[in-house]
Amino acid sequence: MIFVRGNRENFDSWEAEGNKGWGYQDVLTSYKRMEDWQGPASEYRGKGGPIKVLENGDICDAAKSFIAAGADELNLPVNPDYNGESQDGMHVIQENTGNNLRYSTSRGYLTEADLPTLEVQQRGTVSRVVIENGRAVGVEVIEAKGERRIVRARKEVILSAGAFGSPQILMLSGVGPAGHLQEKGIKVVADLPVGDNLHDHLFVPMTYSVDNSPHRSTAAHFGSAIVKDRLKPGSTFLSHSVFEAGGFAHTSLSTGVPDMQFFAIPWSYPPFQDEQVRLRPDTRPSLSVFSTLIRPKSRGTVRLASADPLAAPLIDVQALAEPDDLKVLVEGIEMLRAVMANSAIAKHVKEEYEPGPAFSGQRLKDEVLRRVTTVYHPVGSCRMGIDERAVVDPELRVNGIEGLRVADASIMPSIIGGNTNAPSMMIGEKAGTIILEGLGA
Ligand SMILES: Cc1cc2nc3c(=O)[nH]c(=O)nc-3n(C[C@H](O)[C@H](O)[C@H](O)COP(=O)(O)OP(=O)(O)OC[C@H]3O[C@@H](n4cnc5c(N)ncnc54)[C@H](O)[C@@H]3O)c2cc1C
Repeated sequence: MIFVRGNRENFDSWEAEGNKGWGYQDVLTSYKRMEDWQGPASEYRGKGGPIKVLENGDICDAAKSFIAAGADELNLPVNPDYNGESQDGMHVIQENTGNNLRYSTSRGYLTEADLPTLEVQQRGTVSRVVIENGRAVGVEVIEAKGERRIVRARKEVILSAGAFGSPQILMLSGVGPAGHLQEKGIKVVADLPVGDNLHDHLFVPMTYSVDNSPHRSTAAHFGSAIVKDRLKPGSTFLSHSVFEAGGFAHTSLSTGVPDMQFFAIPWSYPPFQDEQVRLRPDTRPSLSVFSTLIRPKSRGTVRLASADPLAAPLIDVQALAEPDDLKVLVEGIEMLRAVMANSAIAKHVKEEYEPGPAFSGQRLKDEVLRRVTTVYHPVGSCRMGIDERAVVDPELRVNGIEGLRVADASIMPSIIGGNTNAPSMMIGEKAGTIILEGLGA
């Protein structure tokens, strides 16, 4: 997976809103503790932590020429470590990978850790938090065959069900917007803005036919890579993220920190991936590049469809509701077109085939509305803070309920500029510190 910590300003703005302990210098401690950085030593990077992180050392020529063209065309530095001192510039992707394996939290913190007192129970669905006299005392679990049971907590309950799951469980437990809960027939335990402030990154894929990408989306290409990787593990693209290069840049709407993230993959990306009908993979050697909105202004909601815990929640991110969000994405596309016309890459480019040069001006804006898609980075639906918009306080405790915390992407007051997996891991790492300090451990 792509490993991005976020811009230092993101965390300083969280702290400025009253979230003491979440400024850049504070979260840097957690980031350093959680990683085992395989690159050159730096005061910004950690060594010996559970999550191995490296720069992809095997990127193809198309990705290299994209980096060179972006730097030249947009007057950006080539940044050797966007998770270090500064985020700005073009770069090779870093990923949480090591020993040819993805270092998920499951691998780093569980499989490879010695945790004799931990018991992981799988396949159940948490239907609610059991709250007695204003205190969380456990959770109700629905087992795979439908039977319900209560798991009781000795000290506290910590929800980490993500930006959709955590607000859903809280609302099913009577913790949420009072009017909405009453509408669904749920007794209100605490009237909180649970499910508000949902937001996500959005991007628009653009695909170019190029002559310096080694890949073809064919069964033969994947098949031979699988065989080669079996014979010599780690020797093919299968050991890395499909994203090879990227950049952090500023559109004319930026307020001092990058508001535009670029990605590049040496494959043809499906242009309408949210459609029910799957397109056939394009087998031309391609480079797909992405204009990505990383500081969206639009805010949506997570709400319950019903009081049935097995029913999916209603998710509405209000994508592009704020007009500036569309402007940023369109400007990003125009920047990428200029990059792909730069002499560092132009000689390799045959044509822009998605969305295609016919889309410009108003036609491009209309087309972006059809093509824009999630980056799968939902956050913010159990907002951390100290005002009436907050669901949890800066120690991640749910307001008004004893013994209950949330620790996942849902607590972000505002989304960080960059992919959200590393920040979500950091939130878990930091939650551990906060809880242990509270126990005097
Ligand atoms: C396809 C895809 C690709 C991505 N690629 C990247 C990437 O390359 N880099 C990056 O930085 N980020 C990436 N992300 C985003 C990243 O995965 C998320 O930001 C991160 O996982 C959020 O962590 P979380 O702990 O908040 O939630 P999650 O990782 O979603 O964890 C929540 C867990 O809770 C479980 N759960 C929910 N409800 C219940 C319930 N009622 N009972 C029991 N369990 C429940 C869920 O099954 C899930 O296992 C990607 C996301 C997707 C979907």
